[in-house]
Amino acid sequence: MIPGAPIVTAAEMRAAEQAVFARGVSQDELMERAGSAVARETARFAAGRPILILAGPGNNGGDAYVAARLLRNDGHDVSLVATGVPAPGAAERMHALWQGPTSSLYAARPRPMLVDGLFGTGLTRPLERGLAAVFADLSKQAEFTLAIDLPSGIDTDTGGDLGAPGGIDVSLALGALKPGHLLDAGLARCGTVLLADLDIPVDARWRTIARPSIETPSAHSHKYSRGLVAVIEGAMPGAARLAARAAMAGGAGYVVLAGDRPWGEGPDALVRREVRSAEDLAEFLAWDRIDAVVLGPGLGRDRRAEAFLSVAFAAPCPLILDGDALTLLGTGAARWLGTRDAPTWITPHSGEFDRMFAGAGSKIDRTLAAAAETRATIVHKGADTVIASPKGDVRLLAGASPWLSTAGTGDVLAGLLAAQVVQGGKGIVPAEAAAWLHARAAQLAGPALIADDLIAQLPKAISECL
Ligand SMILES: NC(=O)C1=CN([C@@H]2O[C@H](COP(=O)(O)OP(=O)(O)OC[C@H]3O[C@@H](n4cnc5c(N)ncnc54)[C@H](OP(=O)(O)O)[C@@H]3O)[C@@H](O)[C@H]2O)[C@@H](O)CC1
Ligand SMILES: [K+]
Repeated sequence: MIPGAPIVTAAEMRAAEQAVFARGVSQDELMERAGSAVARETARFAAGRPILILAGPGNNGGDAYVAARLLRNDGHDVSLVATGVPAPGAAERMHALWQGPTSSLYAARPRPMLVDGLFGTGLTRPLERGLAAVFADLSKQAEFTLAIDLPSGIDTDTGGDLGAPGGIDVSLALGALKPGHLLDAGLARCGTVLLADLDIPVDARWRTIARPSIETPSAHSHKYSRGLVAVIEGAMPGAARLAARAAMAGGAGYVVLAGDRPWGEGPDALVRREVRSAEDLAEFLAWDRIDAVVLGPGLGRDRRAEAFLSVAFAAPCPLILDGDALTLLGTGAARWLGTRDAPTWITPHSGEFDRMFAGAGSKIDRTLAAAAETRATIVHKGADTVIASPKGDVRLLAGASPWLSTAGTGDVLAGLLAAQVVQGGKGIVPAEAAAWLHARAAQLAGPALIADDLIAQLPKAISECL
């Protein structure tokens, strides 16, 4: 995934394009830029093999005509399939400049290199069935498929499946990434996403996550200045211990595990505090040294868990809620969370999120709406992790290790997030840092990882951010 890259919707991309036109750049000039980028990447991947280019009726097709012309002028063996009547304007003019062999879709013969310029950000509905079948067949028979901007049949704004085939090797995002490159079906269908810089300024509050910058403790730092995390234990103490150990390895100065479970093996640096009841918890959380509380990993869903949740809610310090705490909140999440004065982060996976929030639209839209409603920063986990703040900022993490789909990795994320929060992070910043470190630790741990392995890799991941 390209780090820190802007992500814009189809409408935002069109607006950015209009702003470039207003500065005096012609539509043809912009299309030449796009087509040149496509030609360059196609030549690189074709490596001398014959090329088949599919050109649709809109500007995605316009880019395809430009690329076809440039590649042919450079001596490549190019044939082109034209579908639909080119739209008036640049697409029509680029179509007129194409002098090479052209066939209809249904007469097209497969070639080793396929370029998909059927539809891009202007796709408004599912691909017609016959077209989808031919496209899928040509792609299957090609040795390499490159999609211009997005694969035809991926919804630009949601990543939804509108009939795109599998097996696309590379998508060349034009000007900026779109949500469709990272979300839902788009995540799997786009292949490797490359970004072509077309010199179109975009003002994006949505970005892919980037490596955080972490400060080395100063000579004057001490355990309290580096932040105290309290992790509350519940019915499954292993989960809270994972969160606590992740908070320690994530850089918190002092971590307390509060609960009443028998103490297992170390680590000895983890401080225990006996908390048997909600009253005990209230007394403990009144300690003004506490900089953040983690509640939810392995909490359970019984009366005691509910009482603990109420107490933690009333605590005046930052709160990180995960797992069972989110299930307990359920549809009351917005009502409850909105009443807290101190900052809150919640880290639901999609099952937990769906139990808490209704709403329509893309995963980004839904997460943003939930963040606004709850006034909490939300890390909506999954193969496509969407982080959204109540202020409207979004960070996206796609393509993290699939080996993360194992018990306990979410508990590690919650503890790691708490460690970033107590080191002074606000809003989306600690969430982005935690998500990056978590994904990087998974990469370092390699295949068949277990949650404990992530913790072991955190110091190494952190060392890359200093
Ligand atoms: N923005 C930028 O900065 C730049 C953008 N550039 C390029 O422009 C692309 C966007 O171009 P675009 O807006 O013309 O839309 P595009 O994707 O070609 O499709 C629209 C056409 O398809 C049609 N249509 C839609 N769905 C359909 C369906 N299911 N089945 C059949 N038809 C369907 C629709 O017709 P209608 O909906 O009216 O029937 C219309 O005719 C963008 O992805 C990038 O490649 C670069 O050139 C320069 C920089
Ligand atoms: K395309």
